[in-house]
Amino acid sequence: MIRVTGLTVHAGPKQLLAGIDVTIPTGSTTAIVGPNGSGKTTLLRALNGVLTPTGGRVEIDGTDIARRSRRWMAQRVAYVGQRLEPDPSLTIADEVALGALARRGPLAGGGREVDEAVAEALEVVGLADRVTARLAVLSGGELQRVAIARTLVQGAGHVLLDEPTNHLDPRHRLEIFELVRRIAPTAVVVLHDLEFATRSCDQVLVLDEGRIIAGGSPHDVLVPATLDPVYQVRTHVLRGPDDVAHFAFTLPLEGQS
Ligand SMILES: Nc1ncnc2c1ncn2[C@@H]1O[C@H](COP(=O)(O)OP(=O)(O)OP(=O)(O)O)[C@@H](O)[C@H]1O
Repeated sequence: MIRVTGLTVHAGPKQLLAGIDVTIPTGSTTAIVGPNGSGKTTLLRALNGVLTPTGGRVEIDGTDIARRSRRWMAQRVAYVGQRLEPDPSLTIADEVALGALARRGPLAGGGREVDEAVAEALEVVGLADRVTARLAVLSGGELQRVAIARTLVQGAGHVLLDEPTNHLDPRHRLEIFELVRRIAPTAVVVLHDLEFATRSCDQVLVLDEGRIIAGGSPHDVLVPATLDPVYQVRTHVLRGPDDVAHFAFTLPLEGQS
């Protein structure tokens, strides 16, 4: 479980997050949505302990992360950022094995156990036949799947993903969410794609100007009354053949806000 209390983050005089309170229950998938610049990545990075808050705290399974080492964090939390910039000279297998390094430390060594975990993770993400390919030649979607495989090998109970479907085609987008639900007991996912938030998440948090202005089930939160003022659009919710909500947006007519 992740518990965030009064979390406030500044960059110099600028306030990026303003007193965030939220609980992310074990076993749930939580989407963070909101306009560009609203603080989604900042919140995710604070959950990962790479930002030092100016107020409040983040607890993982009841422990304040401010008191814990990077290794302690890596054993519990895996992070896949928005910009994937892996070393292009590494192979897929090298990169995925870094998940074990994060968890166990450089002195623990590799060995058969790590090789097996890497092979298994690449099987899960559909890259088993590309083990020796260099990262330099991979497409954006393939890199995304490599990053997910690395989190599998890291074996952390909490996975934080920043826009994981960015580079993916429709089939892989659908699959990645199945995968996230399968691999991570607890996941927090920054998304612009509201349909995916509805399809795959238990809880949605709407962030605006560093504050959570709505939180709850996708059905309750992803409605025009919440979304229109936040995104400054008119939201149209359509039901698809699978009964999943699909969203269409139009600019407000003149005189409407
Ligand atoms: N280190 C920093 N110094 C100054 N401003 C920062 C810093 N980091 C983030 N910001 C600003 O904080 C705001 C929130 O940034 P953040 O990346 O969290 O937004 P976001 O909601 O993830 O946006 P997007 O949807 O565009 O990815 C932005 O205005 C950004 O420019």
